[in-house]
Amino acid sequence: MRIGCPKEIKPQEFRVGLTPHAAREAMSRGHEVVVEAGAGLGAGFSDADYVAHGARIADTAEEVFATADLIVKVKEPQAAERKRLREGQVLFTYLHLAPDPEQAKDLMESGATCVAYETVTDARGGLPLLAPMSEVAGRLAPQVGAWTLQKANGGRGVLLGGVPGVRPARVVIIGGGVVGTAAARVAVGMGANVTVLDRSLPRLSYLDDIFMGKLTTQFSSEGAIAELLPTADLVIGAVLIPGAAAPKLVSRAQLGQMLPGAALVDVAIDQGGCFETSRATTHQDPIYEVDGIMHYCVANMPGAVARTSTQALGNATLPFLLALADKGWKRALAEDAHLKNGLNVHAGRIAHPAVAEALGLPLLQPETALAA
Ligand SMILES: NC(=O)C1=CN([C@@H]2O[C@H](COP(=O)(O)OP(=O)(O)OC[C@H]3O[C@@H](n4cnc5c(N)ncnc54)[C@H](O)[C@@H]3O)[C@@H](O)[C@H]2O)C=CC1
Ligand SMILES: CC(=O)C(=O)O
Ligand SMILES: [Mg+2]
Repeated sequence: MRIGCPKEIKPQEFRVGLTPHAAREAMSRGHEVVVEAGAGLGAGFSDADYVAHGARIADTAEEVFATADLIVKVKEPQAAERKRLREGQVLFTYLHLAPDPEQAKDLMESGATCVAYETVTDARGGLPLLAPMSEVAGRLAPQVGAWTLQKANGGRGVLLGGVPGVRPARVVIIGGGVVGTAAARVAVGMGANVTVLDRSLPRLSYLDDIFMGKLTTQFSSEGAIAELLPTADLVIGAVLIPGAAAPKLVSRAQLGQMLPGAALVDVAIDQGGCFETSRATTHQDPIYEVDGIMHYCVANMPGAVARTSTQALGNATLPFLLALADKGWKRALAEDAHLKNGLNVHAGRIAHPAVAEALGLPLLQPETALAA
């Protein structure tokens, strides 16, 4: 099979879908790999690195899309990329379709088979292809939150860890999954006063165990959030209902009850965001203010640390990529129910229940797609 890896074109996205080592593994199993010129540069991989491991370099994205059977990427395809997809082609990347009807329409029209990283599951109920980037985004969240809180950036001029004699900042993390846990680890490490909210009691129990009194856990409810907001310096949104649009947990009216210059970091923005006033921003222009509250809503946070993120993502995607290439998408999905959960679009229809529900579109049962 021919695997194609184009250069990412989302603004300030420096990750790449395939490392030279991953390309080599695919080639050693008899596959051909075509990488767009310069695709790995932002992550520190030169064209020569890919060539040294046996890959072919294509001058343009057109060539990669036109010749590959399987396209491997990082971010959801942008409008120009969507036009290049075609029937019979397999796309393997993040899609985040629930809040993005326009992308969903284009992918359906393309006729391509689209497998989304973020809905592939594992035997422990986790999301193995989202987890590595959630680890990164979670660790970044207190860091960007601390930056947003600086006075020159519009924040309230509070240092997360405080200093002797001055209390630390209060950080509220809504969602204690992979992002929330990683964010808690860094926020606690920076010396902040941290509260994590979740609706899963086992998750709260786990957090309580591993942090051994260094943070407070609280069951997530409208009332709990309303009580915490007026004293929070930094609120990190880290909830997820897999495949679905994020629930809105802080309304615009509630911003008025917050401390002026407090910061909201909405990591869940790629699923539409969990604050009513969130709108996706970019690394070029990451923050904005609404009613005196600073918002940071970058939808591809891991792109900021492209090398770490590319390696972490590549480690997780490789076995699934090899299965898709070795077996073809139908057999790979038929033999792995967890990879089958990644199927989002096939033959012009949405093939994931939560995505179909979020978009109000009819569902193509994945089993039907595989049987055809
Ligand atoms: N902006 C970015 O660059 C990135 C964004 N993300 C996003 O971050 C979000 C979180 O991802 P993960 O931590 O991996 O998911 P996860 O599934 O590990 O954790 C989500 C947690 O949210 C909890 N939850 C659900 N509803 C809740 C509610 N109403 N209140 C409190 N908690 C609630 C769940 O019980 C779960 O523990 C996702 O939307 C993901 O796509 C992930 C990586 C990068
Ligand atoms: C998870 C995701 O959307 C990202 O890493 O950009
Ligand atoms: Mg994202």
